[in-house]
Amino acid sequence: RKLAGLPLPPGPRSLPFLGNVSDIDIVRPWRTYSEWKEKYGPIVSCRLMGQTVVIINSERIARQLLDQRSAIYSDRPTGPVPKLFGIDFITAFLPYGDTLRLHRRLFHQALRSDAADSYRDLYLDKARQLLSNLLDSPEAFEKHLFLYTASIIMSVTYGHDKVSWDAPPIKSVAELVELINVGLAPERGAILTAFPILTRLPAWFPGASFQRIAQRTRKLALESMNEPFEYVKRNMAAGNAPKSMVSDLLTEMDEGKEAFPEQAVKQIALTVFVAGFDTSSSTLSAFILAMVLNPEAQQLAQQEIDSIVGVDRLPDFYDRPSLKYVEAVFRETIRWHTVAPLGLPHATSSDDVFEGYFIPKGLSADPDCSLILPNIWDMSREGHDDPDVFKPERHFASDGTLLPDTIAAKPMWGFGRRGCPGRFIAEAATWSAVVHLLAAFRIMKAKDEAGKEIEVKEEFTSGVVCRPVPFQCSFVLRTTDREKAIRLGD
Ligand code: HEM
Repeated sequence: RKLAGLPLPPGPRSLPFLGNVSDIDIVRPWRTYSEWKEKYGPIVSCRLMGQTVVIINSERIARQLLDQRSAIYSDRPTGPVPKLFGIDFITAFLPYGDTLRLHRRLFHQALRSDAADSYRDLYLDKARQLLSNLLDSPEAFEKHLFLYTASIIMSVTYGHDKVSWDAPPIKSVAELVELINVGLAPERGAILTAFPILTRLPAWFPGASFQRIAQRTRKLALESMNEPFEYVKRNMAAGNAPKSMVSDLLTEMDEGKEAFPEQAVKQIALTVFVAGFDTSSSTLSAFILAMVLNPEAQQLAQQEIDSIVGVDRLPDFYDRPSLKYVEAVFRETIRWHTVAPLGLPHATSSDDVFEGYFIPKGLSADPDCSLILPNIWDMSREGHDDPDVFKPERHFASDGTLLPDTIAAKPMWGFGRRGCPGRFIAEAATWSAVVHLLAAFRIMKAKDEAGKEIEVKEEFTSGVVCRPVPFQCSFVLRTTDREKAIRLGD
């Protein structure tokens, strides 16, 4: 299909049917897409198993298309995987339409900037708890970071304050999130989209391991959606439900202020977990890795905290405007490690033309549909010297003032009408953990039994959401004065 003979954006030559599959680094496709930018320019097209893929390798173009033309760039390609996995009700997988608009309205109500600010005491309390857990068992730091994120999400969503790592709902949801992350990479999804017949193979069929994963995710999704929701309803019936996103929305329904199906509340509640859990904890894990690898930056941030906050209390949100170097470390962490390198794919709801190129309408039933991939990994490197180097100083102007760009406006949150609705909570919760960790501990390489430092590599996993490959490190309390403040409230 062509529009008035206009070409698709330039890109590599493709084989019949298989397309460019063999050209792509399937583990880190964003690197291949970046190389194509050098050859073909910032907007590139290729073919994957019969599907047109348009890759945007520039923030300027992503803003022009996905933000400014969001009325047509806000659909999602609906391959067979979310349905097969029993998670097609999750907001991130919904096609553009009435259900999505309802979900996003409810999210806006519960997670917008001022609503996110109303949970500041919670982020501070959980960050203090994180430090206390690290004092007790520093070697289990990954687990503590997961628990930090999970307990904030559970409190905000369900008012479920005392959560445990090894029991439902956290256990089931954590497993669900892990399986979804592996199963949903667009390059893998393309195979099932191209061969929908594969989704009907029985689980025992050789090569059909995704069917076994799907059986598991369908069970986990139902459990994870229903159990915590019923917990809130039971508490509401008993008159002792703490404030939460679910109880607030159900109360509005009961009072007749809002009319929406109860199912929608269940669905967005589970979405918060699926979308927020891995992403936020991955950011924190990357921060720890960055600190182990960059002790000078860590020390500068700690000196700043000591001079502004002092040593006998823990940091608070009112310190944030004064903690400029900490801010630069925080910004650099999310630039250096792109949590979701390709975000989530968008699709157009009608044909479009951009700078003389044809962008076909993206309906997955249509063999010529297009999938739009924003290469956020490349965007976070754009305009930076030595983009692989962790350098907080790059966020200061030459006169020493912090650059005015805010974290909420960065490409890491995606674009337009599909941009991340959890960005305000995610930013506040991760900042709170980062500043507390810096205040309390020197984060260093761990030592082996012979007292030799264990080397740490800068390596990340792959998937829709990426995180550092597990590594060891040590947390040394910087001053015993802070221990009192950390233990207070345990
Ligand atoms: C560091 C943490 C996080 C990062 C980097 C992140 C990033 C993203 C990105 C890149 C997208 C895709 C946007 C697009 O399609 O253009 C997204 C979608 C989404 N995020 Fe986040 N996110 C984070 C945390 C959270 C949290 C904590 C929540 C919930 C409280 C959340 C809820 C969502 C939802 C519901 C969507 C789907 C939106 C839609 O499809 O309309 N995220 N996020």
